Amino acid sequence: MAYQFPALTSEQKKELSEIAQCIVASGKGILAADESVGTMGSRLQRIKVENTEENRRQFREILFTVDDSISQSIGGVILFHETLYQKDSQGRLFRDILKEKGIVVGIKLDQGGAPLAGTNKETTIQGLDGLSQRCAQYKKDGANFGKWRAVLKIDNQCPSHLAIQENANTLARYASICQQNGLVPIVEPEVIADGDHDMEHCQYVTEKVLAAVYKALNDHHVYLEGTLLKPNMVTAGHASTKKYTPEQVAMATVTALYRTVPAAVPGICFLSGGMSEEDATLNLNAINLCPLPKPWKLSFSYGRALQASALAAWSGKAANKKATQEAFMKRALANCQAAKGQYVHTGSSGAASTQSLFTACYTY
Ligand SMILES: O=P(O)(O)OC[C@@]1(O)O[C@H](CO)[C@@H](O)[C@@H]1O
Repeated sequence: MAYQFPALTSEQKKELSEIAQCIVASGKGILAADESVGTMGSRLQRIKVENTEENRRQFREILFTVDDSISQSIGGVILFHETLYQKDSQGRLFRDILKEKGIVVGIKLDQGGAPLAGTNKETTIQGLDGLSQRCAQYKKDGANFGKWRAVLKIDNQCPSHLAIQENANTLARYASICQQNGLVPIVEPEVIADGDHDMEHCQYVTEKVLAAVYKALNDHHVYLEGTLLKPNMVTAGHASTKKYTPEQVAMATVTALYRTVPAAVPGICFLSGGMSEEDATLNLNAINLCPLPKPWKLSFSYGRALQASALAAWSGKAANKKATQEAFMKRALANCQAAKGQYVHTGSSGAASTQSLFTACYTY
């Protein structure tokens, strides 16, 4: 046994657990603004805006320069490499603007999928080579947490034992490297919503995946108090004909988490996975009201479900800045309330907020 060789000092542990707790302090969640250049391209294409570095910068400037009260709802923002080094029109680095608001800066660390030969088109995620050096540099450049998204799918023979084990081990290795460099790892094993499976099937798979992830994190001596989990909610597949209420989704989701995620994990921040903005908020609210034990903060780390209305309001025009910021603030506040189980749907959501944001085989 390796207990004589502690992975982290008590000072390192303290720093990591303080960062994690700060991100998910009461009602706070994460804005996932870490879309890669390609993913941002498909978002911009929908609003007929060209995918240039300047257009990506302009949209993010509008989000990050929103009123300071945003820090009541957003505890962390995940950035893509390019964005970490971008500035607003006055020449201030985005990361400094976020820090001044009391928001923790995070960085996407995974580098895309690679096929697992001999499986039904399953993948593992690349990016471990040189990861320690990248983490050390990002820490110097102001990042305090990282993100790594692994993708598991429900299909014929999927997820396979190999895909579950390989992705769990890779996530654990990434988490260990992050912690060695002072970054809180967001561990994201996403069971994607592609398919016509029912919610029970998704729950079964989600439990298997999470159990493997926590076994691997333990094997790699990862300090759980200094991590955050970013899972899918347990829902039916996008093509399923069965419909479930937010309360049913909440019960299945919290049951899966309660069976597999240790209480030492400070926060679970769900991804939105193509749900509409409103569904993502209603489900999160129901999760926080679910009458099961919930030893962790249950919050959000939404990409699409925090930005879809804002993107539609912006449409690439500087004149729409105010409307864009209002749309973003509205979703952030709604999710802040949902993270406390206090969201009340008023029926006044705009059209964009109830539109499905699903994309088949979502890759980055
Ligand atoms: O599912 P959502 O909430 O839109 O995005 C979740 C997410 O993990 O997936 C994207 C790709 O890595 C990121 O932009 C984001 O962090």
